[in-house]
Amino acid sequence: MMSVPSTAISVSHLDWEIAQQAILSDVSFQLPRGAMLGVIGPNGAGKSSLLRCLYRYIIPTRGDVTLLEQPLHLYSAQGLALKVAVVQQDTPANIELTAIELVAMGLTPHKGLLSRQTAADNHILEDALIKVGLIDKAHQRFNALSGGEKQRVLIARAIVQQPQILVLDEPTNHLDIRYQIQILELVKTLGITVVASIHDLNLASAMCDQLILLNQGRLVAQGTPSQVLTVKQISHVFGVCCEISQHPQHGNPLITYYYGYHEKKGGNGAQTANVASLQPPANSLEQALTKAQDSVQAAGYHQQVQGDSSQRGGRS
Ligand SMILES: Nc1ncnc2c1ncn2[C@@H]1O[C@H](COP(=O)(O)OP(=O)(O)OP(=O)(O)O)[C@@H](O)[C@H]1O
Repeated sequence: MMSVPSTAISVSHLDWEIAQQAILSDVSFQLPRGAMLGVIGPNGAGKSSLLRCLYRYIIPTRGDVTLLEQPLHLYSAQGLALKVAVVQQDTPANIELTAIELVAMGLTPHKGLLSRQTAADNHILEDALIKVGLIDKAHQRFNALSGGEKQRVLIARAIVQQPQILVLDEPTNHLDIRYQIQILELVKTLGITVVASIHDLNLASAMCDQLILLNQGRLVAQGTPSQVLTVKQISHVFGVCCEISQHPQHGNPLITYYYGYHEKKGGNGAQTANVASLQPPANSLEQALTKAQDSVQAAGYHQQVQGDSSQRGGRS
């Protein structure tokens, strides 16, 4: 009997240089199968570059990437497409397909070139469009969809591909808050390994099992949201002033940002937030938290997630 690999992704001492500039430096991490990893960091930190190394869009200068315990360079193009689905940051332009035709492209790695689309295939396509809330736009031209709708179609295509690893480069970019939550919850329910670059740190905190924090191409922290999202790290890497409390529902870090503070140069030249110059009013956070807890309880918070019979708010 074949054993199922327990490590989905292993990245070891990865460097990527281009035009004599180091974009990624000595990045190493491992991700167990089935976990959801959030890649966070400021603009230009190297998040997309790292993700591109995982699906072989970029060949790193040094270091190794192993997926499902096989070195990445040993995969054939089709072999990789059977294991890894990708939703890139920018939606493709000038696509003359309808939404459902684009989603059908996700079936390609599983079918021969000449094989026909079956009734079972159609069911898979429609199911994926229902899951992303777009069944009513199935026959609309992809180009005529809104940015968020395009993003959801591309996520449906990735779902149809039935990958073991899903790589999402800023999947929530164009989505309103409802779909930000819903799409990440949806990919979580797939039970596969997910790597997503996410700018919203509170969303990353709520949704991800593990986080890696990149800064200037280097991995500066990795671990659970509680281990990575600390005031010190956020202040140091993003140069903002914040306070961390516990989210009233899921218990992971909840970041409250402060405004109007002044940045000052630290001793090592790094920008640090001048926390002392902006103290929140005493008890204000405690009051806000109590209020949030009360309203969560009052609302019952059991809105149905579309395309999934489970209830939101399950981590009580
Ligand atoms: N092909 C390339 N040629 C030259 N420089 C590049 C190339 N790709 C990326 N870079 C540079 O590498 C750095 C990291 O870019 P990357 O897109 O990985 O960052 P990011 O963390 O995803 O940023 P953002 O949050 O803004 O999307 C940037 O300074 C970018 O200009």
